[in-house]
Amino acid sequence: MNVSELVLERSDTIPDFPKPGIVFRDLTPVFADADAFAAVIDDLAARFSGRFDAVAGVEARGFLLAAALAYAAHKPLVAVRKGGKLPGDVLSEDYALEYGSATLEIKPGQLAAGSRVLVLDDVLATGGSCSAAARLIERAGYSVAGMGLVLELEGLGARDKLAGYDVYAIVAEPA
Ligand SMILES: O=P(O)(O)OC[C@H]1O[C@H](OP(=O)(O)OP(=O)(O)O)[C@H](O)[C@@H]1O
Ligand SMILES: Nc1ncnc2[nH]cnc12
Repeated sequence: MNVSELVLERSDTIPDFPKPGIVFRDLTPVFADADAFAAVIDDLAARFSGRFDAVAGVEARGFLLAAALAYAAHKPLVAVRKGGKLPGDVLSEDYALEYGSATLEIKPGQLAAGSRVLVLDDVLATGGSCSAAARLIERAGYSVAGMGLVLELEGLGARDKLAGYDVYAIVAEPA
């Protein structure tokens, strides 16, 4: 099986989670399969090879991808955390997602100015999380090298919100 087939084969679909009307795509079984997880990390690393100086993981599921890819590529890792979790000076961005709203935060000054940062997350839905992460990276004085996702839910407006960025999803399917 290729990486897209592995993702489709292993992922789960849960209707009405976390709220009625939301069809939740659960990728934790992909992470729980060593071959599928390795294929995902290798695919993202190859797609963006030579184009990034650091990776940023979006809390919480993006952390899993970012940590593995940072290690594999031997690049620094920046945590894009949910609001209120980071101590000291932080940059903060509010955003909306498919089932609510939230805040993401980043600690500035952790990377060299102008670093090319690859944003990683598991699912792209409305694009609110990736767009807020990109705003934080740019406000911190870095550039966005691209955005790497495992699964894109099409038709929720993410591509419009992220116009101008190099957005790559291993699998895309209708929301
Ligand atoms: O494109 P969007 O509409 O922003 O949706 C995608 C985001 O939603 C999910 O995270 P969630 O905020 O549910 O947090 P979690 O990873 O902590 O469960 C997912 O992991 C992405 O981060
Ligand atoms: N439908 C969905 N499934 C999984 N993660 C999501 N994040 C936002 N919408 C989602």
